[in-house]
Amino acid sequence: MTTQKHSFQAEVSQLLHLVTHSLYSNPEIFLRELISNAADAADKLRFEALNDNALYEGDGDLRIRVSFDEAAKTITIDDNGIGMSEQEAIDNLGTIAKSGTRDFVSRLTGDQKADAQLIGQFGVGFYSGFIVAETIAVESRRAGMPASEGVRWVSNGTGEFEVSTIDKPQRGTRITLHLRDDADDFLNGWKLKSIINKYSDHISLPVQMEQEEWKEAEEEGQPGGMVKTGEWETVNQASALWTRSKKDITEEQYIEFYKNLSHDFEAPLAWSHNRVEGSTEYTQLLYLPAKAPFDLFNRDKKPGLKLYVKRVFIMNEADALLPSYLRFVSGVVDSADLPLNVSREILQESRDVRAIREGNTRRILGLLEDLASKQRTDAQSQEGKIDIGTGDSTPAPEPVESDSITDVVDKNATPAADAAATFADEATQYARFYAEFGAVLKEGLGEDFTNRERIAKLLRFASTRSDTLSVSFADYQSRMKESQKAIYYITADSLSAAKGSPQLELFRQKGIEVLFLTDRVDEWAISHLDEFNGTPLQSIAKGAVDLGDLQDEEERKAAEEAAETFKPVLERLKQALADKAEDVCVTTRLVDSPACLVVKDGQISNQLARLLKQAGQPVPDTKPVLEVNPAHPLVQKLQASEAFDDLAQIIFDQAVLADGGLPADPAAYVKRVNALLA
Ligand SMILES: Nc1ncnc2c1ncn2[C@@H]1O[C@H](COP(=O)(O)OP(=O)(O)OP(=O)(O)O)[C@@H](O)[C@H]1O
Repeated sequence: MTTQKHSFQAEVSQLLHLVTHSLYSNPEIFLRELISNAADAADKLRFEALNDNALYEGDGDLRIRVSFDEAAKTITIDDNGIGMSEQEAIDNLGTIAKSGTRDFVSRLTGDQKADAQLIGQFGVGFYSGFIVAETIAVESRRAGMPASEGVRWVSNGTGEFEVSTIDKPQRGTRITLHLRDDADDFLNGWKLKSIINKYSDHISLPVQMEQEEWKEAEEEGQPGGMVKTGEWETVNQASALWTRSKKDITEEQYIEFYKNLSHDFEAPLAWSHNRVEGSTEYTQLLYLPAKAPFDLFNRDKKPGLKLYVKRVFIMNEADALLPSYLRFVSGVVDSADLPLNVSREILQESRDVRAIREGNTRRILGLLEDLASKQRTDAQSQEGKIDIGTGDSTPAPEPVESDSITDVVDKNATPAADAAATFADEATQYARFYAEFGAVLKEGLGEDFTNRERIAKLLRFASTRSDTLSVSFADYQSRMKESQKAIYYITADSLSAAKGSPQLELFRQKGIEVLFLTDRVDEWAISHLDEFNGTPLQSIAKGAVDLGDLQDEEERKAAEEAAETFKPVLERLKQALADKAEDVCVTTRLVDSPACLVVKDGQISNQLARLLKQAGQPVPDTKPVLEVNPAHPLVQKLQASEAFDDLAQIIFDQAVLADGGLPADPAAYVKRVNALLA
């Protein structure tokens, strides 16, 4: 028998180091991860066997067997699923295939605590075996391959693994963990059984252990002990969790199922479990995670939805079942109508899939509305009130078509701690969700025309009234001045940049609230929303500000007069700045600053132009409008100044700086300012 040595991919070594050094806090999860892999392997076999029944090799009773050997100090997990060929074992167990995961691992800091937290975001799968094992041996044979083409893979988790060819008559994978000395306590039937019950109860496959019974000692005076009978018994419920009735499922079981599904170490924030009947029949069990995965902003990231058809696993990451802006959702959809041989291509076109996708979307939006309605607003927490919604507590619309939803359970995963803690938790759940996933949800404004209003109601912003992401459009509307005609907002790179925008001055003076849109996606997203509940949305850095009746007649007149007397200066400014500014005009929005930049209605903001430029995207070649404040001393100085042109350039460049940009020629700007200061 020849044995080949292979090195782990560098990132795997890094991950393994972390697993063996940092993941001690909850060592028993290794069993969940390995059983979950075995169940996936069974799912894959069932799927492939749909087209080739011979793959069952006469043994269609799929099961997972967990055994232990006290003398040899081993635990074995044996499945008769799809198995692995030699090359698959080398690839799957020696490298990290997903490039997103690879990037993630290469970002690990070496700080064990921080890394262990991070690692919870994607789970370590197979490698979690090394939490308890000093050596792992994997023996596998792929379904359909001859017995002589089995593979044995062995590693002690440091740098290298060995691979050899073996005879393996039985299809599937057998993983033997040679336990470290400090993991001896897992060599106990009762303990293993209770871990399986805790973590793997709902796996649709039977998980079996060898029966044990009490035997008195043969010699008198000696203690008796548990002995194995040679019979296998199923120790889990072995029925897919989502097919059970909600009343038979505990909160812990829902949470454990989620952890199995997503490999997340944290409990989900909330979930929704429904059987949908009507023209399209399916069961949906959808979870909202508590933490964003590391690759959330990768637009190619697929939602963690598994598709089953009549309980047969069909595919992971079924992206046709959810719109991209809900890609953070994970869970299971089990359809009663789709054909078993459904492919990704067919999925894109199926009417049933469209109905499921719409049903999933409605359900998630409903769940979010529910969380949002429990969210304490700033005002409420100050007043000590808790139970009022934030204006978005309109009940979720009933599902359209002839679908009726029965057996519904929507659940917020609140720890079963004391009532006060649970209550506080509920009141902050939506804020927690929004901090993690708000930026993704916003993409829905541009993607999902049908649900645009529901999504808009779920958005939260900071504003001139609140530094936290807590102001909904409805909150804003409820505080609008009587004659105010628009919802005002400003886009900026950050909260501090937004707060410092000169364009806010007039609004501050008049006590008009302005929303701060500081996510990269905001400007694009908001461009798909012209109005909210009949009130138009207006950027205060675009077009003319027309505060309508909020500006009194006198102010308007004074501005017009100032513009008139200021005309000659404006003309000179226009000339001096001809290559930089589209136009120069007298402002209606500044109070304390000399000047600011605005763009014309319909043009992209300077901030978005900068973002696009940074991303190497083409940017429309437009120039901003410079608005000047004739009441400002610096601007008044212009008229008589001998250095008119320099001063004009400085005023323009300062407006660029206040807008979050950089002067086109920073050195020239510094020179001019220094000349003035000298
Ligand atoms: N019992 C098994 N039978 C067949 N293949 C397996 C088994 N266990 C692991 N594998 C293969 O090894 C791969 C790596 O497993 P691992 O648990 O590390 O990651 P994963 O399951 O792909 O990802 P994640 O755990 O993040 O979902 C699996 O994708 C699968 O192809």
